[in-house]
Amino acid sequence: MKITVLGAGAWGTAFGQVLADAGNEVTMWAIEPEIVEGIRDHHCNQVRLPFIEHLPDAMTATGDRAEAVRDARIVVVAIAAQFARVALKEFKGLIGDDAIVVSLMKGIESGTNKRMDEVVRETLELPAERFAAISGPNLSKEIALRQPSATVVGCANLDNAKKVAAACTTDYFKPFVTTDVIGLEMCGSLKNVVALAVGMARGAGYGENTAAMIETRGLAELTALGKAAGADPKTFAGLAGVGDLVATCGSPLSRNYTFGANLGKGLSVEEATRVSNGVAEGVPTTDAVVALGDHLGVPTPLAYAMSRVLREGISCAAMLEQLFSAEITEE
Ligand SMILES: NC(=O)C1=CN([C@@H]2O[C@H](COP(=O)(O)OP(=O)(O)OC[C@H]3O[C@@H](n4cnc5c(N)ncnc54)[C@H](OP(=O)(O)O)[C@@H]3O)[C@@H](O)[C@H]2O)C=CC1
Ligand SMILES: O=C(CO)COP(=O)(O)O
Repeated sequence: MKITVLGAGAWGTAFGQVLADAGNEVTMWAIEPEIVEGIRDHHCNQVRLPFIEHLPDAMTATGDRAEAVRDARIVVVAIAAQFARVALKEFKGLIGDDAIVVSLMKGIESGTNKRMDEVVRETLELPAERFAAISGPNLSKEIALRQPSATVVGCANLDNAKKVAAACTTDYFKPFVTTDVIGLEMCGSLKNVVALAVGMARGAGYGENTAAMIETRGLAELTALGKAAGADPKTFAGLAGVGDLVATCGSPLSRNYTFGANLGKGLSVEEATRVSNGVAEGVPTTDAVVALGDHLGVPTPLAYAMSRVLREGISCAAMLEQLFSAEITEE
């Protein structure tokens, strides 16, 4: 089956390799000619996954939008979340009427505070049954090295979720399915904010107790917000919830964790952005989470504290103080 991946970043490229390993013909679409030529002519992506010497022969690339999505049965979107809308507008009318569009993105759009399922469906005028989200503990570099991993594919139509899952099943990559698209979107986006805070605490020199405190309170916050947005609470206890939180908050391979760690070591937001090796989605998503919390009437102390770090440069100690109110409450 022909599958197209829009965006040849670290995860887009690693996921393209998963799809090729699963037996599909994979076309990567990227803007940068250097990346297109690298994948198409030399089977490598020196910019985003330089340590993979030879991407599968079943992977090619193009910079031409119409050629990229022509005859694709599945179109995977792996673009930095804040640019998804502007990038996808150019694909409207080009994608086949029966193609399923899959989002790998983990972020909330600034300004509109919309999840990626909303942004993708709105931009492409896509019915719910033709949209799927993939979210789970999926650090791209580990998957690029074909280390065993699992994920969750969510679609309002379970048969379509299964189709997507079948298309990306390999001996090292195991997808589960769900209809809880909102839950997957909320888990994937909000855990990045938690990873920023944990990274910051680690960078500032704090230990396991502090990390566990942020992760657990962060999970409570993202579960409450997710439930208010219409997600199934069970999703937060699964791979896309606890699973991704553990992976992202515990690994220097995570850009969000690393961004936070650099803040904790004393770098400014500008400096941490400059040295980030790829997009740290939690940064623009933090304020969107605060706004969503306000809109849904759900307190978001962690996102609020991280927002003050990013906007005002408050210290790690001050950020942690903000997590709890002065009164004694039940957990
Ligand atoms: N890396 C990971 O481990 C995982 C990432 N994700 C999520 O997947 C998404 C993509 O991540 P990842 O591939 O790692 O990110 P990268 O930072 O490696 O790449 C970002 C991608 O977005 C593209 N992009 C940025 N701006 C535009 C634009 N205006 N138009 C078109 N394309 C654009 C970039 O293209 P260009 O190179 O041309 O700038 C690049 O392909 C993110 O939402 C992330 O949270 C989810 C799971 C795991
Ligand atoms: O989502 C991820 C792992 O599941 C990757 O996290 P980062 O975007 O922080 O690298």
